[in-house]
Amino acid sequence: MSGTLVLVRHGQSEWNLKNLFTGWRDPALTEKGIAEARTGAAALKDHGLTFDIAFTSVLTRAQHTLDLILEDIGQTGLETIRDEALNERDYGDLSGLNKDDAREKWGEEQVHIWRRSYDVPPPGGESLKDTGARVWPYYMTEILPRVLSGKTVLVAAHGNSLRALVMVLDRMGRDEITSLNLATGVPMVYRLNADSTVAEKTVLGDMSAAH
Ligand SMILES: O=C(O)[C@@H](CO)OP(=O)(O)O
Repeated sequence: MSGTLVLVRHGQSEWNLKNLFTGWRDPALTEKGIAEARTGAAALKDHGLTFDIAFTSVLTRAQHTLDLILEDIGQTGLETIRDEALNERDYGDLSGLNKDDAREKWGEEQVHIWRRSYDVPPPGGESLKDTGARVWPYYMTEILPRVLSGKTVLVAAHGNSLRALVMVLDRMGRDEITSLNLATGVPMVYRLNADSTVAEKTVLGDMSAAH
């Protein structure tokens, strides 16, 4: 057995609440989002998890989620690496548009394809595959080596940058990944084998409410 990797999606943001495509835009967490981060922290505490290093994106909602978690588990000041490789997928021209307005304009199916397909990018933005093209190398070079050295590593990031990682860790195919939605503030704990495969996955909360 090797180390432990914990992935957590940021809590609800102002734009999640307003139902807007967000991508690389930088809204703050809502009160609910703050509460979700704290619930995630409590679950980590219950499981006795403490961390050696944390990673997050350059976006406020993920950094704030990480700060809240570290505060609640008593690890404020933990070494943290911020990198835009972990940012949300770039939603391109859809950024800032209302998701229901987009469904009315382009149809339910097209919007679902842009949001959840593997390789169809939204206009001017990144597909999940494009997002993976920056997340996977970053994981391989910066995150995985630390886990394999026996460390416990926390990653606070975004719905789609984490879907790209979960796709690889859970060995999901391009069809399966279209139905994967990650809930906000719910930690996923991966214990990795020395060969980097997953020995055990535990979800600390309810993923079923995710959409
Ligand atoms: O708007 C976004 O950036 C993301 C995450 O909130 O939305 P979606 O669920 O459509 O991938």
